[in-house]
Amino acid sequence: MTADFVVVANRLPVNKQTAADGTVTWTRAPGGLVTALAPVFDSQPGAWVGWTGSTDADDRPHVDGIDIHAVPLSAAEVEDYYEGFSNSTLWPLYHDVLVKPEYRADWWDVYVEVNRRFAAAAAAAASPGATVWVQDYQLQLVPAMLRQDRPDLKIGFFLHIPFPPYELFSQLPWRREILEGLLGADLIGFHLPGGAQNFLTLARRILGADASTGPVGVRTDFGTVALSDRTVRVGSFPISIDSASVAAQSSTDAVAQRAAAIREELGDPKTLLLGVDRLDYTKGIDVRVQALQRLFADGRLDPADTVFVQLASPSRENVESYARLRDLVERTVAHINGTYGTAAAPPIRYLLQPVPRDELLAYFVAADATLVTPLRDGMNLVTKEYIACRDDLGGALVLSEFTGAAMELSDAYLMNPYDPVSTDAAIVAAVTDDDAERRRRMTLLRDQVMNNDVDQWARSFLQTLKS
Ligand SMILES: O=P(O)(O)OC[C@H]1O[C@H](O[C@H]2O[C@H](CO)[C@@H](O)[C@H](O)[C@H]2O)[C@H](O)[C@@H](O)[C@@H]1O
Ligand SMILES: Cc1cn([C@@H]2O[C@H](COP(=O)(O)OP(=O)(O)O)[C@@H](O)[C@H]2O)c(=O)[nH]c1=O
Repeated sequence: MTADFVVVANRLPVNKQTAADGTVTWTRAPGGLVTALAPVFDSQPGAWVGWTGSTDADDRPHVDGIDIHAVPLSAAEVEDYYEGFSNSTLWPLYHDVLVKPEYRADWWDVYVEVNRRFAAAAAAAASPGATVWVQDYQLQLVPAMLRQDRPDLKIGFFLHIPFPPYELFSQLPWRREILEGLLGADLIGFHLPGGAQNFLTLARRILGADASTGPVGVRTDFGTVALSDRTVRVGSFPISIDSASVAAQSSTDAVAQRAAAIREELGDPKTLLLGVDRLDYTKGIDVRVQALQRLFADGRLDPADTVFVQLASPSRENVESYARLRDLVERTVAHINGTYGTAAAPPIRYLLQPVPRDELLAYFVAADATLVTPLRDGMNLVTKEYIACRDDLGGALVLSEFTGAAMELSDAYLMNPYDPVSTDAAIVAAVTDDDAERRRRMTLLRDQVMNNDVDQWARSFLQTLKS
């Protein structure tokens, strides 16, 4: 069976978990890409081409309402394409070189090979004239490969992570190939105008392409790259969440009761701080725990009546830079608890496990402030989920200027994660400002999140692609 609408993403919206007794369960896949794309299928039927997250070729996951096309990956391909080129070359390069990217030709060869397999699977899943929406940095060669095979398709590409400037991107030995791969699309989308602008500059400087030079707007004023036979449009489409549904799910009695129970289990602290992230070095988990250490040390926060809960979902555990971060975070947490806690009441509670949706919403409702302190982040949907959960106008958001979300959420307590003074001041203000100020900010943040949801993101991208 083929479909008129096909999403192609590295991940399917499921994750395989095998218990010690061999029982297999499929849970929701980690990360914001799946959070954002799953609701897109509520308004239109279609197919999703992607990897199951396991190396078992026989896996056939089922998801209600979506025609799933699983792309198998061997263990060696996961190592070279996913952990290697995608997450040890592109991920650090696109996130400001926070760790040194590794450039290895053997990884690149497998990246090309796996992109070819995704392109073939997408071509097989798409009806004549279908719209195919390719997602993210793992699949940047798919648009050109797919166009070669299926020139009848409308092809869109969206990048979920930052797109770097010339000075960083040009390190990549395969920079021409990546840009040419992306230019196979009819429309290339980024979260922020800055990413779109970087792409246009790179197309001009590296490929010598005829790329527009005017400013790109949010969902408007698209840039263009004129090729010999067609024109590619380039735009900014900030992603969001299913705001109304998150708000509704978080305002049930069950969530309210669980939120109250969480506070009680934590010893009813005066201030409950929260962090929710994949355990990734881009997220600045180390930045916030080091800030708490300083604030406990200088007495600006009292460890006796403050609890910080960090929910950390394990991520890319075979990549060394992730293991190093885990080590650093765990050592710092242990040091702070050892120094400022008591046996009965450590000020930091750290969970290294994925947290189910309902439990997560209860934490958002319970928290007095959520700390979102990335060194660089494409968008950060946790931010928007926290805001959507606070229809009581309680809570406060500490937000790094280096997230995509900061562009739209300037009423948060903004901070520069590279500046300890700014970081500490934002946390202190978020917990000590009076209720009126905190409510004023939360009202403005909610206006933004409730009026700009994921449906608007998908609709604006797909309408632009079709127009
Ligand atoms: O698939 P994984 O390797 O487990 O990683 C999870 C996802 O992480 C990244 O998410 C990004 O997309 C979010 C939604 O646009 C955005 O808010 C966030 O800032 C990004 O980091 C990655 O881009 C996805 O491909 C992964 O599935
Ligand atoms: C830790 C954790 C997270 N989630 C959900 O995952 C996504 C995360 O999206 P975001 O854009 O903030 O960042 P990345 O895509 O990971 O880079 C968000 O929807 C969280 O609610 C979760 O369900 N369970 C968890 O433990």
